[in-house]
Amino acid sequence: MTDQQTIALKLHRQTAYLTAIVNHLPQGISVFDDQLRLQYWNQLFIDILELPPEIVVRNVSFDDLIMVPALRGEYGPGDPAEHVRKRRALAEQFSPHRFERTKPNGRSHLVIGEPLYLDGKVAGFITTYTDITERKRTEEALARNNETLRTIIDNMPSAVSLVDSELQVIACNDQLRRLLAFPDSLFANGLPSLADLIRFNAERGEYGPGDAEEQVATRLARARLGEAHHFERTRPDGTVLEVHGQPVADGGFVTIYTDITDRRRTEARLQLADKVFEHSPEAIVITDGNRRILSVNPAHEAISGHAAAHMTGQCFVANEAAPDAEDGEPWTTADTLGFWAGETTGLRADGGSYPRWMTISAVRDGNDNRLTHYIAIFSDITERKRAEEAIQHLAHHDTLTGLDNRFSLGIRLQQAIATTRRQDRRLAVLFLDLDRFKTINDSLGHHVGDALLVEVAKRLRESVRETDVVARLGGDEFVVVLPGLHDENDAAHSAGKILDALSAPYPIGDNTLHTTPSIGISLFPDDGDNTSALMRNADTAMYHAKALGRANFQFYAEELNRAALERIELERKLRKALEQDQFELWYQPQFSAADGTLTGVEALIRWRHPVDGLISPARFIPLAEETGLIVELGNWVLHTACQQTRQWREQGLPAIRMSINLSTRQLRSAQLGDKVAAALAASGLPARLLELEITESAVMERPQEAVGVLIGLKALGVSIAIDDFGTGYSSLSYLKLFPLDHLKIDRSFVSDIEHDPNDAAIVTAAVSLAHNLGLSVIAEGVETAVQLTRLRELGCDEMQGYYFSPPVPAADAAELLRLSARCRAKAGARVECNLG
Ligand SMILES: Nc1nc2c(ncn2[C@@H]2O[C@H](COP(=O)(O)O[C@H]3[C@@H](O)[C@H](n4cnc5c(=O)[nH]c(N)nc54)O[C@@H]3COP(=O)(O)O)[C@@H](O)[C@H]2O)c(=O)[nH]1
Repeated sequence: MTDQQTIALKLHRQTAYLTAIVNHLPQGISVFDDQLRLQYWNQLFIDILELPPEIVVRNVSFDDLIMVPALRGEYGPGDPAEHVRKRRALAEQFSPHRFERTKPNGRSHLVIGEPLYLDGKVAGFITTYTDITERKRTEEALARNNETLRTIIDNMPSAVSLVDSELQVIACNDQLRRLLAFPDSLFANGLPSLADLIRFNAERGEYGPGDAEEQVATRLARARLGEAHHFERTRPDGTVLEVHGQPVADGGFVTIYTDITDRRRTEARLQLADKVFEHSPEAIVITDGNRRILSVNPAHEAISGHAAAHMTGQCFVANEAAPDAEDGEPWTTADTLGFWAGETTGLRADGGSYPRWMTISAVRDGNDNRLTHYIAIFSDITERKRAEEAIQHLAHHDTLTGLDNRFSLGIRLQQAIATTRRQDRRLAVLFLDLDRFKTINDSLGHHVGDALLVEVAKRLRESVRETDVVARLGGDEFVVVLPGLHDENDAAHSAGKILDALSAPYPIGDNTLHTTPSIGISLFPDDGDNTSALMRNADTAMYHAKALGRANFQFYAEELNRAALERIELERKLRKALEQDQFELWYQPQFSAADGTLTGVEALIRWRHPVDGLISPARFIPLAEETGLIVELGNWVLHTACQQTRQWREQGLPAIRMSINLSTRQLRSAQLGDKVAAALAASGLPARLLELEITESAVMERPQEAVGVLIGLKALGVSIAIDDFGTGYSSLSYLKLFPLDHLKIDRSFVSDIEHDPNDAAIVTAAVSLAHNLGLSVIAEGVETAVQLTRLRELGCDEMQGYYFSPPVPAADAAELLRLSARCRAKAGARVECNLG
C-alpha cells in the first residue's frame, strides 16, 4: 500500500469514526459553511428540527432549511420569508448563540451555535440541537409544584420557616413575621439566620427572664441536633404557639408555628364548663332539640333523687306536677325568646314534690339557627320559699300576738275602705289601749305583760268576724277594723262586745290580772275617708275615753280633734316657755288653825305667756306630766322655791316652811333625791323647812316603790305631805309605811262641808286617821269663815284657802311674811284679823 493509499485509508477511517461519533451524539448537529450551506449533519438534526429528510442534503441553503419551520409557524405569526430573512441576517453575523425553542407541538430544544474558524478566518458555524422537551417538562412541573407549595405555605394559617443545615433561614412565609411579630428590619437584608431570629427573641424577652446569650446558645445547640421537636410556647402577649420542627433530607429542618391561643382558651373554657357542670350546686340538664336528656350533673341527682343513668334519653319535663298540656309555656317561650325563667314543681324519686327555680336556654346552631339543645338549670327553692313566707309573715304580722302589724293594717284598712265605699256601707276603726297595762308590765315583769297581750289578742280575734281586721300597733295598742257596717250602732255593738271580753279577768300564771280597754271609734266616711284620718280620729277618741275614766268606748267628735290640736300647740309653747324662762312661782300661805299664825307657804307655778297672759297650771301641768317636761319644770320649781326662801331670809323675813308639789314622774326619777339635796345645798334652806307635796294617787300608783323613795327623801331631813287626800283610795297598810308629816284634805271635801254630812264624815275620818298615824292635817280650799269654823271643830291642824289668801306673787308673799312677823310680835294677835 502506498503512502497515499495509507493516508486515504486513514482519512476514510477517521471520517467513519467522526461520522459514527456525530451520528451517535445525543444531540442533533449541523455544520454550515461560510456561505451558509449545510455541510454536515446527523439524523438527530433532522429529527429534532423535524425536517423533511429529502431536503436535508449537502449544500442545501440555510434559508431553504429554516423555511420549513417558518412555514410551520414555529417563529410566530407573519410572513415566513420575513422570519427567514431575519434569521439569516443573524446567522451571517457568525457569532456564538444559545437559545431554547419550543415548537407549537410542545417539543423544546436547546440551540447552541459556535462559529468555525479555519486558518483564523470564519469558515462557517457548528450548531447543536438538544432535545430538552423532557427536561423542560420536568422543570415546569417542578416550578408548578414549587408555585403550589409556595401558595400553600403563603396561605397557611401557621407560620413556616425552612432552615438549611447551616441554620440559615432559606424560606418562610409572611405569617412567620406576623405571628412572631418580627419587624421588617429583621428581613431587610434578605432572610436572616436562625441565630438572628433567636437572638432577637431572646433580647425582647420572648423566652422569659434570663441571660439572652445563654438562651440563644441553648436553642442553637438544640437546632443543631437536627431532631424532630414539638413544644408549646406562650408569648409575653399571651399568644400560645405550638411549635413543630421536622428535619428535612438535606440536613435542615422545617418549623411550623401554629397559633393555638383560641384552642387553648376554648379548652380552658370547656374544662371550666365541665367543672361548673360537675360541681354546680344547681341541677343542670342538657337535652337535644327534642328535649331528650343527654346529660344531667350530680346536683340533679342530689336534688331530685333520680340517678343520672336513668335520666339519659328521657324527655325532660319542666313542670312535673302539671299536666302535659301545661308544660308547654316554658318551652315555647324558650323557643321564641331563647330563654325562659320561672318557678316550676319537680317530683322527687321518693314521690315528694318540691318547688324549683328554673331557667331554660335554647341553644341554636350558629350556622343555620337550627335548635340543637336546651339547657335547663334549676335549684330547689323549698328553703328560700319558707324563708320568704316567714319574712312575709314577719313583715305583715306582730311577732308576739300573730295579729296584723301596723304595715299590714295600713294596707288592709285601705282595701276595706275601698270595699265599703263600693258597698255604700260604713266602716269603723276601733283604737284600743289597755288601762293600767304599764303598771302590770312594770310590776309583774315583761313575760306576764306579754302573756296578757297574747290573751288580749286572742279575745279580740274571737270577738269579731273572720273578715274584720285585728292589728297590734305595739305596746298595748290595738286596732280593730270593722268593714261593711250599716250604722254606728253596729260599731257600738262590737265595741261593747270587745269591752266585755277584754274586761274579764285574765288568769296568767299564778296571777289573775285585771285590765280594761279604752276604745276610741272613728267611722268611715263620717270621720274621714282615708286611713290616716280614720286612725288619727280613732286615737283621739281613745284618749277621750281614757280621760272619761277608762273602761269605756267613745266615738270621735270634731271637738276632740280640736282639743288634740290645741294639745299639740300647747306642748310646743310649753317647750318654748321652758327655753325662754316664762314661768314664775306664786305662793299661797298656810295658817295654824289653833292660833292663826303663818305656818308656811305652798309654791304654785304660773306661766306668764307673752301673748296668752297668765296660764293656769291646771292647763299645762297634766301635759307637762304626759310629755315628761314636768321633770325639768319641777326641778326649776324646786330650785326657785328654795332660792326664794333664801332671799326672804336675806330680807330679814321669818323662816317658814316652803311646800312644793312633786309630780308622779318626778317621784319616779332616780335622781330626785340628788336634785332635792342639790337645791337645799344651793339655797342654804334648812331641810326641815322644805316640804314635798305628793298626791295620794301618785304614791298609790306604785306604793311599794313609793315607800322606798319617800324614805330616801325623808332621810334628807325634808318633810312630806300627802296632797289631795281622799281622792286616791289610799291603802291604810301603805299609809302606815310612808314617812309622812302632813296630810292635806282635798278641797272637794271642804267646799260643801257645811251642807254635806258625808264630806264632814270623811274629813272626820281623815283627821282621826292622820292623828292616829302621828300626822298633822291641812285642809285646803277653805273659802268661808263657816268652813274654817267647821274644819277647826273637826280637828284640822292647819288651813289654806282663798278665805285667807289666794296664791300671790313673791313680792306680795313677802308682805304677808312681814305682816305675820309683826303679828307674832304682838302676842295673841289673830292673824285672820290682820289678814282681813
Ligand atoms: N307638779 C306641780 N304641780 C303644780 C305646781 N303648781 C301647781 N301645781 C298643780 O296645779 C294644779 C292647779 O294649781 P293652781 O291653779 O295653782 O291651784 C292651786 C290653788 O290656787 C288652788 N286653791 C287654793 N285655795 C283655794 C280655794 O280656796 N278655792 C279654790 N277653788 N282653789 C284654791 O288649789 C291649788 C293647789 O292645790 P294643791 O296643789 O292640791 O294644794 C294643782 O293640782 C297644783 O297642785 C307645781 O309647781 N308642780
